[in-house]
Amino acid sequence: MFSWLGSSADMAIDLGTANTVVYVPGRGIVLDEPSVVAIEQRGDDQKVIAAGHEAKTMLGKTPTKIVTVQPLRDGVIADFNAAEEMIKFFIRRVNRRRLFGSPRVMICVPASATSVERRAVHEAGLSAGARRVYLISEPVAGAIGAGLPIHEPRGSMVVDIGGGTTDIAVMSMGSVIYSKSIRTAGNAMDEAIVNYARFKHHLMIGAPNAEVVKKESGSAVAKANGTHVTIKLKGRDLQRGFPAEITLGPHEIADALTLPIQQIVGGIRQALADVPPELTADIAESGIYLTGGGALLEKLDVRLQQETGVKFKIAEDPLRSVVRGTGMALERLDEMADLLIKP
Ligand SMILES: Nc1ncnc2c1ncn2[C@@H]1O[C@H](COP(=O)(O)OP(=O)(O)OP(=O)(O)O)[C@@H](O)[C@H]1O
Repeated sequence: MFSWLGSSADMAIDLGTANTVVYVPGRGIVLDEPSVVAIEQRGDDQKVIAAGHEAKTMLGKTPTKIVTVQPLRDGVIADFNAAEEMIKFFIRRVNRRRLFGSPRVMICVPASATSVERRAVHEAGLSAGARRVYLISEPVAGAIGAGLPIHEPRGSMVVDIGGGTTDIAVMSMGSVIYSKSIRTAGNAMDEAIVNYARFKHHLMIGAPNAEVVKKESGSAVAKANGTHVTIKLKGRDLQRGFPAEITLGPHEIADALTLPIQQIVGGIRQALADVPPELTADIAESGIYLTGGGALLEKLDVRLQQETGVKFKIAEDPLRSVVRGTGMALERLDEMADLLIKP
């Protein structure tokens, strides 16, 4: 009786630049929404009127007293108040009918988040009502979520390609041996497509349109001959000012993505050069695991393999490996203690 009045659920939060995903041990993924919040100014007060999908549909369309904010940039909190309000909103939604206690929350942060950035996440969690807030680095969570043998005496490497950051980590015997993040990931790919359309075809397209093209027709290597990609532009031809549509050749999206992919390759090469050779040998044998939404770019694994000479494997359900791993770390706190990071 009254089970719906139970105590608040502990939860794992992947607070991403693009999406926030919440996992509750025993229940799985309970929320997956865009990291957007809509705030209304009421006199001197501010009130959150929507978050997630609902707030995203309001982007750019609100009257002046309402602002829509994306509180994270490059994987870290750029607007503290908005982030806190968004976390509060999501925690409340997950715990809607649970009245007692406050939850323990595990939140993942980019591998190279500074102590100021980590503290901002920690404090946002506490002021959103959490009893304890634990932090874990994104690629470590990705490795746990992908089921890698990180407690064994062998090197495991993960590259987590999100919206704002690509996080790279090497782990062995339950500890992080190397970790780094670079601020080039999915958003930079969208911008690269925008720039390519502009400079090569004099077409102005928006980043959201570029993202759709990337997901639906993008490829990290040239498409087979004869495969053409039609980009329907909602922007305009820069020379004539008209709405326009172009057809791209089979190699063009891969060409457009060269710069961000090379930056990711640079980060991977650096990691391979910086870890002890015994671990590099293990990594070469088992392959490098890709997690994060960027891992879904068609043939990215093939291109990374061509560029680095090491084989790549895409984790199962890469968009969710980080939040699953964050949840597993929360469920097995004692075993994972050495992998957590301090605020
Ligand atoms: N099918 C796809 N092909 C290419 N890219 C994709 C695909 N699906 C999603 N993405 C990209 O994945 C990115 C979002 O991934 P994810 O949700 O892992 O990031 P995030 O956690 O929000 O960001 P960050 O970790 O940087 O904070 C976006 O840039 C999105 O465009």
